[in-house]
Amino acid sequence: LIMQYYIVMLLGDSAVGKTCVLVRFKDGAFLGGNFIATVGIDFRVSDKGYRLLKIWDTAGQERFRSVTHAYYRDAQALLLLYDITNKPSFDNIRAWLTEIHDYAQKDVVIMLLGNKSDLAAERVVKTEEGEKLAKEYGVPFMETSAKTGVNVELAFHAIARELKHRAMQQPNDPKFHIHDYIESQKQKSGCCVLV
Ligand SMILES: Nc1nc2c(ncn2[C@@H]2O[C@H](COP(=O)(O)OP(=O)(O)OP(=O)(O)O)[C@@H](O)[C@H]2O)c(=O)[nH]1
Repeated sequence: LIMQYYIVMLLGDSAVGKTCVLVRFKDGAFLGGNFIATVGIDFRVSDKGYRLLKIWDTAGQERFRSVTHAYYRDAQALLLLYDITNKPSFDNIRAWLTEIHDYAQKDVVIMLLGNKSDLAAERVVKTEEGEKLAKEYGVPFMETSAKTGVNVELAFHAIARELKHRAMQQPNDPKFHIHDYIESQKQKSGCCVLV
């Protein structure tokens, strides 16, 4: 039996919540308190599900970009995050997608996540804006909260299913539609949805 790892990378501006999303997925907890920026790249392994996901948490800060670029081509999937309370982090998504185009594998699975959906009062990026941008680039989208856990597990789950289907698909198997899967599973963000 060959143990196959899938490498998933978390990308996006500094402080959008990449480390917190990963900790929520891995440990089911919220990393509150002081913000500690990731330096370079951090590796974690999750044994959830049928295949192992190796998750690489990257630093959002500009000064670490040249370090993280070197790892893009090894990733099978990329979770690209912005913060719904931070407009520049959303505006930078186009630049991130350009970097992905330049450095990642051509068939990499990309998912766009609007994080911090629990902060409704501070929201500056509408859900529809995220949906529109994702549609333009043909990538699946959902809003997440590392604090409440909304859609965090689903994001990794959908990625894992997509990668599994790609690896194991036989010619006559029904195709896996990641967009439809997410639409059918995702929870609307809001005050009272706690997972
Ligand atoms: N309310 C709320 N706060 C969050 C959420 N996710 C992250 N935060 C907070 O946002 C700050 C930044 O989170 P990190 O996960 O460290 O951000 P990062 O994207 O990993 O940052 P870099 O390592 O610099 O790239 C921390 O203070 C977190 O507690 C969320 O879903 N909701």
